[in-house]
Amino acid sequence: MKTYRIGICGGSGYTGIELLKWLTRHPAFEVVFVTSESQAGKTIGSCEPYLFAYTDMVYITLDDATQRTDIDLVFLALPHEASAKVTPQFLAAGIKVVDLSAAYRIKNQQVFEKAYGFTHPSFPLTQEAVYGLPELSRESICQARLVANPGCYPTSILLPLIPLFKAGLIQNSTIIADSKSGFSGRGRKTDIPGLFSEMNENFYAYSVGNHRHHPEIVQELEATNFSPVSLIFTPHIMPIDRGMLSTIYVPFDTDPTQDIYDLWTKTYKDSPFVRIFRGKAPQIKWVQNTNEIHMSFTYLPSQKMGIILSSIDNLVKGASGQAIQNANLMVGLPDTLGLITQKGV
Ligand SMILES: NC(=O)C1=CN([C@@H]2O[C@H](COP(=O)(O)OP(=O)(O)OC[C@H]3O[C@@H](n4cnc5c(N)ncnc54)[C@H](OP(=O)(O)O)[C@@H]3O)[C@@H](O)[C@H]2O)C=CC1
Ligand SMILES: CC(=O)N[C@@H](CCC(=O)OP(=O)(O)O)C(=O)O
Repeated sequence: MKTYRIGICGGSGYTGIELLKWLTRHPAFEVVFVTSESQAGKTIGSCEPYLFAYTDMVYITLDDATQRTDIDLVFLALPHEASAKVTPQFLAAGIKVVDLSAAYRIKNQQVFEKAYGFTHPSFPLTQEAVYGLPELSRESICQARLVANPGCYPTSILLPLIPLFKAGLIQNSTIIADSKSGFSGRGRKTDIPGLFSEMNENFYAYSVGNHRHHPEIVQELEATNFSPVSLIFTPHIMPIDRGMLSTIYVPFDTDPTQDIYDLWTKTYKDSPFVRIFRGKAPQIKWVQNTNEIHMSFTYLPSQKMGIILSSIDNLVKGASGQAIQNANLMVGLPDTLGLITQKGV
């Protein structure tokens, strides 16, 4: 099998470390450099002793990484602004880019800059970036040189909803997505809300009514049926390391259960990471450390309300696992490579 040379920018953060862990099992990807500004010059072994495959590799700076032309593909596990700055340099060197940040997800510049609070230095590239949900956009990802890896909350909400929008099953109703994330979703930063005594045995909502993933989710839903979508999205944070559960309320006048299960089954018949449950509610423990999304549907006839549940691991299907799926497709490999065994798990 041909080997592809890979760079990782932001390899000292949670999603970068998750990439490193999964890539030790990947038969066709060889990591040739990893960046960290705070650890530059140190070995990965001295900072993360459990990453045995990279013990002697020395972290380099992002500036040095942008001078490298000896790689086929780079993963950017960086803050949004840093990704937006370096992406044009990698692309100009003929290197494919999978960006885990939100820098190229939102197609409207004003909407992006309002949500992210900085002036985008390379916004025109957003128009060519492919929004990377491999189960739904396989063909365009295969052709892409820049993939915007979706956010974790959007992944958990879009994969169950898009097939229903595409089929015209949902029209003109307000959808409520109530989502809960593990603490690693905040990144590996030290601040007061991240202290053990602040987060342990705590549970709270944040960015109520104005979370930056709202425009991302609405954009992708509207792209499926070309009409306005009304969404209320409330994220919460739980005192667990990793995992995410979204509870999505959708009004339906009549019971759509059979149609929804038929649509999901048809849409995802060739997608081994999508697992559909009937009569059982997905749990976070079932998906932790996997690249799977679990989903279920329940209809409440008295209230004329449907409840979709979906669970993912925010660091895997919500970030690094999905990024590896995208990278596989971009270089012409099966998206499951390095993420699934012959027995399907
Ligand atoms: N955590 C999650 O669940 C998810 C995160 N994402 C997105 O993925 C990206 C990475 O997230 P995550 O791994 O959680 O973040 P972390 O904060 O854990 O890691 C950030 C990484 O970027 C590096 N970095 C920080 N600032 C700069 C800078 N100015 N220039 C160069 N490198 C820098 C850090 O290295 P150092 O400090 O050593 O320089 C570190 O390696 C973000 O854009 C995030 O929004 C997407 C989906 C889910
Ligand atoms: C719990 C938590 O803080 N989560 C992060 C989202 C993580 C994610 O998906 O990030 P990107 O859009 O940056 O890729 C947040 O709410 O900002």
